[in-house]
Amino acid sequence: MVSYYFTIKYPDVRSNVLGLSHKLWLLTLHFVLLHLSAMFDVSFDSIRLSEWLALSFALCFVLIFTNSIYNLYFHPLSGVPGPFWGRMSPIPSWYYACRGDRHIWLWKQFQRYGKKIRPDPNTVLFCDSQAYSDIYSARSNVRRSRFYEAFQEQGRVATTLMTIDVAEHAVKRKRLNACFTEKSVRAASDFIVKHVDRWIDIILEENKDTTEWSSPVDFTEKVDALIFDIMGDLSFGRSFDIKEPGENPVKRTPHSIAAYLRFVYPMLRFPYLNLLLWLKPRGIDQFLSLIVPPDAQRYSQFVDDCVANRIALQKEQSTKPEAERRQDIFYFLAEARDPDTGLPAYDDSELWAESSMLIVAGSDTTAVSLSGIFFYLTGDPQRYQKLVDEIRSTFGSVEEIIHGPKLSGCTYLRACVDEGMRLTPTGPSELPREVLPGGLRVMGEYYPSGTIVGTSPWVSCRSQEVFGDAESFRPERWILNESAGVTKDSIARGKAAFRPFLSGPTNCAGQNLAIAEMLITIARTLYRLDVRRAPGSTLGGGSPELGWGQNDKNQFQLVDAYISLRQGPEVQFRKRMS
Ligand code: HEM
Repeated sequence: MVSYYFTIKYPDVRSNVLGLSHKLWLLTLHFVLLHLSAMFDVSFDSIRLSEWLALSFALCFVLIFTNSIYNLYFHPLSGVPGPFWGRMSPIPSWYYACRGDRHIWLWKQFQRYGKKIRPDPNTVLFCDSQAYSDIYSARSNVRRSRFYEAFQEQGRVATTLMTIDVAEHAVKRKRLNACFTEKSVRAASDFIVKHVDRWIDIILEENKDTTEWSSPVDFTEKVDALIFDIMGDLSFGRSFDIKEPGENPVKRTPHSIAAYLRFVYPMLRFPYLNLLLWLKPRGIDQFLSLIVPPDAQRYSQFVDDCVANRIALQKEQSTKPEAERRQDIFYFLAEARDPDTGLPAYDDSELWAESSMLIVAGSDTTAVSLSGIFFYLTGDPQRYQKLVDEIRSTFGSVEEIIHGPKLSGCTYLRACVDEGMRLTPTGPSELPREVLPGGLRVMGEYYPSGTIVGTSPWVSCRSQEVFGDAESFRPERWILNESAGVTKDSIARGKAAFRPFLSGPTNCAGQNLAIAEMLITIARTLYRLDVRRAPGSTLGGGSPELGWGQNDKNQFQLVDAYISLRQGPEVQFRKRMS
């Protein structure tokens, strides 16, 4: 009964069969079984262990069977098309989440069933721009699903990203927005420039400053090191120094976070998530902390130390004039004031939580996007050259490449960023939203409270209907050119299907910073270095062994772990030749 109780997540969705609520229905079943045992005069005391086991097995079978029949034929979402096993049970969707290719599985289902699918009994996903705004806009009657609560560490404050209550999230978000103003992005861009320059210096030093091509390197490893160092410096006031030559104890941080995401993702999509969340304060968190990969534990200790030091520094420099203080994101968090009371917006535990969350929210996402952009650029020498020409002709020296109108005015650069991000979503599966009491209309159809809804960026961004040659890397599709068929309408249609930072109240708080970071990194790198794909390398691309949807070597492949994980491309650098 306990497990049954926790599978009853959403009474409205699992509403009724023949007028009885689902709960009542199963209670009735239970009662009937008891009644039958009485009819046949079976005394429970006289049943042996093996018979108990057989009875339990039979009961489980009856429960699973009736539940499956219910999901297929009597569930309020039973009219929504989707894969047979997925409509019947949440296990297939979970299985693909464990494998890391759930986005590919979803894509396949959309090819088969059209614009909406039911990949598991309580979920409906869409591939349609109208559905997107019905679900994610400010007026949508939804909240983040409990998926986000599973991230929450016991005893820690809930961060903005993990807060599911709509009103509570709005309060937190208002405070967080104060840390991502134009002023703070400008201040952060100084840190970004410093790290990017050092990163390029190291690449040149490793290549002995020659104009020969370097040995091939995995761009993902390189760019992870850069972005984590930037985010460590911005969030905790201390660079991880991953990009620096030599060993250091936190060098494996990006791997630790990737390992942690792979470890935790199957739990976020666990079919009996409510049971898992119920168990969290009842010992499961302690148990999980024992089996968390050791790298992830070391990282957590490092974060604790950094935040403690950064809080101390913040207090120490509070008497200094503003211009002399260290103006990183942490500074803006610590200085933020509650708009209503005027008091500090965050206490120490909230500062800890928000700044650690920013590492995950800001590092992997930006690094994945850069890996994708460089994968497609190095796979297309003509477009690569067009971008290099734009950068080298716009700026007279590398020092000119800073956050500002000249950099954001590089239209081809911006188009390459957008196009690379379209083909490389930072989270390929849906960001799940739960319909609240009162229901939600999506594409004109009503969905009851408790339904999980969403759109998958991997699927929407590969829509043939919207993009035509959806799998081609063609930055030109984002630059108005009526004679080439790129109209205001076609751009608007593309933008409506491609929302890398999400839209609505839970959209990315750091998107301006992320764009600044990517533009500076790409422009400074291509100003000072030539980059090419290592001859013959296909690292990061698809291959026939990966199967349906993943066999094209020209498509950058992602592992779905909430945030995308990836490898490649394998590239070579040299000092710029022209
Ligand atoms: C290319 C880079 C990035 C992309 C594509 C991206 C995308 C996203 C997306 C899709 C979400 C919604 C997540 C969800 O609801 O599950 C999100 C949330 C968020 N992102 Fe980003 N992000 C990027 C970089 C950054 C950076 C650099 C920062 C800050 C340093 C940041 C901070 C946040 C925060 C704080 C949230 C939570 C917002 C909220 O809950 O209201 N992101 N991001």
